[in-house]
Amino acid sequence: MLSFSYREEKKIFTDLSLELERREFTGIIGPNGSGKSTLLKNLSRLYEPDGGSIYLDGRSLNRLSASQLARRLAVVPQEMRINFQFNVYDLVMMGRNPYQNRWGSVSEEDRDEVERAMALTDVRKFRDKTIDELSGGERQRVIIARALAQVPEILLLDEPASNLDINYKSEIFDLLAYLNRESDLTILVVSHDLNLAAQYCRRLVLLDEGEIHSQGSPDKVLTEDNISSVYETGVVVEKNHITGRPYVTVLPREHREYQSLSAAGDRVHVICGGGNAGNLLQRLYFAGFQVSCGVINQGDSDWNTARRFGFYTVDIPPFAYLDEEALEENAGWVEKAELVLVGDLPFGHGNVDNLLQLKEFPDKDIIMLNRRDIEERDYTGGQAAEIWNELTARQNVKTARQEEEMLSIVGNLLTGAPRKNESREESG
Ligand SMILES: Nc1ncnc2c1ncn2[C@@H]1O[C@H](COP(=O)(O)OP(=O)(O)OP(=O)(O)O)[C@@H](O)[C@H]1O
Repeated sequence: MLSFSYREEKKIFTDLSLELERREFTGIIGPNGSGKSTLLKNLSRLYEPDGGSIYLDGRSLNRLSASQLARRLAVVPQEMRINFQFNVYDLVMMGRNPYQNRWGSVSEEDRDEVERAMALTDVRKFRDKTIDELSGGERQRVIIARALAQVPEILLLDEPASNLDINYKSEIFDLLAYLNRESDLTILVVSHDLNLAAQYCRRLVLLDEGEIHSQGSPDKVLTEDNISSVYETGVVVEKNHITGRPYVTVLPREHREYQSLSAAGDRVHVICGGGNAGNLLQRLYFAGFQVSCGVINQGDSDWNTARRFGFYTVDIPPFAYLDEEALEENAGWVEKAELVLVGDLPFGHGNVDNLLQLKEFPDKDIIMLNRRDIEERDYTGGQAAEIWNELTARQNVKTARQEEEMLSIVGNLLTGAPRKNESREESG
């Protein structure tokens, strides 16, 4: 049960308890100021806890000498003060201090381990350069090399990839995964990059204001509820199709500007499918519209997005063709909506009736997205294009080349001229 506070200030942790298994690859995540670095500094004995103890293989950390600890545990800190006169080789060699006698005589083994650490982190080409001649990312790799030269059992890293470009980011994490697997290195890494952590760590610990909010496999920890409540922002979590791990997308706040369009929660019906409408649905969600979607196949990615936002979907089984029952239900939603938005989805014989049905609503305002011309996405042998062109010839049907334009037309229609219902009420 670890407790820690900075001087007289409020406690950062109170009774925090964390157990790490040997050979685990654990990520510590959490918002700024949640205590990730402070925890790492306690674990590496840089700071003394106010209460509680840290044990390594059942032995209190305090009972190890500095060099005993350094042979077992190495740290890659977030920021490091480095004497800029040292060259890369000398700096990595410092990782061998715990193995050297007080005169610092260098053994064959020291040299081998330094070469190995430099090779693993791809810094051999900088060996004679001084550290101030390197970029931030190159310097970071040298610091990791120094930690590896310690040949530790446990490696603690605080944001090791923050300065690295995407290539070296994944290379460093690949290296950590390799060392974890092949050299039985136990790894604890603080990361702000939730997706990187999800991809590489087998276990995550989510900190919130100095407490463990949740811990376990990335699937268990990276849920929309957990992240939204701790980071106080809207996110969508999907499965990364390549890695099978959770993938977090932060929903941009800028979309909330559309809230002004629709204070009353106007009803909008969206004809979509095929995965092109995700961004549009998200924007409508943030704008506060009451959205229905149809007719759409279950399992379609637009269907998934719509359901995630809690929109009503008129749906049919995967790959099924539209049927009378679904069309009838859809007609009810079109009827109720102030506006119908048609995405730029491909039309085939299975879904063209969505378009055909709109002809039954000559008074309905419709906005049709046309990023790709209808002819390019008409798989009905011309029927869809014919209906599309018939619809767009109507005065109350507008087309938009981009979603921005579509939303601006929505704004004009809903906030501009008096609504049909209102004028009807006035005239009645
Ligand atoms: N040296 C210090 N003296 C006093 N308070 C500190 C010190 N270092 C950190 N704190 C405070 O302790 C809390 C936890 O900080 P810590 O750096 O551990 O958070 P973190 O989760 O690593 O944050 P970040 O994601 O921003 O790196 C914060 O409120 C911070 O302001």
